Amino acid sequence: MSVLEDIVAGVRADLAERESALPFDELKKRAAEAPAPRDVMGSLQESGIGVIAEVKRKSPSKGDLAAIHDPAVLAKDYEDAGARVISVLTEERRFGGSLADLDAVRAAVDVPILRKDFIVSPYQVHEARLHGADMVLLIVAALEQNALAALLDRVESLGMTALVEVHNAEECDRALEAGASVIGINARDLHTLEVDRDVFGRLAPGLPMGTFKIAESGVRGPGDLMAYAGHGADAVLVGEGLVGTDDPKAALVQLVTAGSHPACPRPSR
Ligand SMILES: O=C(O)c1ccccc1NCC(=O)[C@H](O)[C@H](O)COP(=O)(O)O
Repeated sequence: MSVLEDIVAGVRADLAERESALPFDELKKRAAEAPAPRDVMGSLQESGIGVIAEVKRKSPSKGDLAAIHDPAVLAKDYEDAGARVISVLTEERRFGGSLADLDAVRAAVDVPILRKDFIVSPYQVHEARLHGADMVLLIVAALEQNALAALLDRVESLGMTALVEVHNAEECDRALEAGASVIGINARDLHTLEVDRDVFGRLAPGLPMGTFKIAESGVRGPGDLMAYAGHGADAVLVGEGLVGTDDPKAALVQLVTAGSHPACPRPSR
């Protein structure tokens, strides 16, 4: 079983438990009463290269990364440092996240929030909405084509923004065919878990003009952000490069400063 299959199997098992505790129809009703989603693209397109800052406790590739006792405090630091979106990992078994983290972050900040998880069911999309998410990650490698297209439609029908994640050219084609306009190119190979920052430079030029391109994984400092920007990234998503430092807020200020510096290559949309 690959790492992705293993993660998804755990996600499905946990999902079944939540579905029996709160039936889908009731979940949908509750989610429909949640405050309206925030304007993700407005926030991401403000100026320069936006930074999506991630609340990430641990990962399959690195094990424990940070003891985040209060995700609200970290999220507030991220917001104050200039994060355009805050990514909250809600997968429990391998990443140590939870929907409670999403609630805590939602209550603490005004910037849009991404639910970062392994989404395989419409249930999780409504759940994301109920817990205050404005953006939802859809990983092409984890989904059949019909499911990908249907989930993307569902995310958008709820007023949220879909971040569609790809790792290779075939997945780029599938993302576009499903109707994605915001594509995250993830430098982390889902089989080996190795990070290859050059993947972004290989895939981004093949995406149509007007696609909003997010470089995911591998940003460890301003140099990596500038390099991704040089290859056409509109924004970067950063986890370890923040939570793995002694001072995530200061590390984020450095990235935000680099992303808005006149010497930083500008998005070409
Ligand atoms: O981080 C992992 O080890 C991982 C393993 C398997 C699937 C996904 C994984 N990470 C999720 C992410 O996409 C990253 O958290 C995100 O891109 C930030 O990456 P980084 O800045 O390198 O922590």
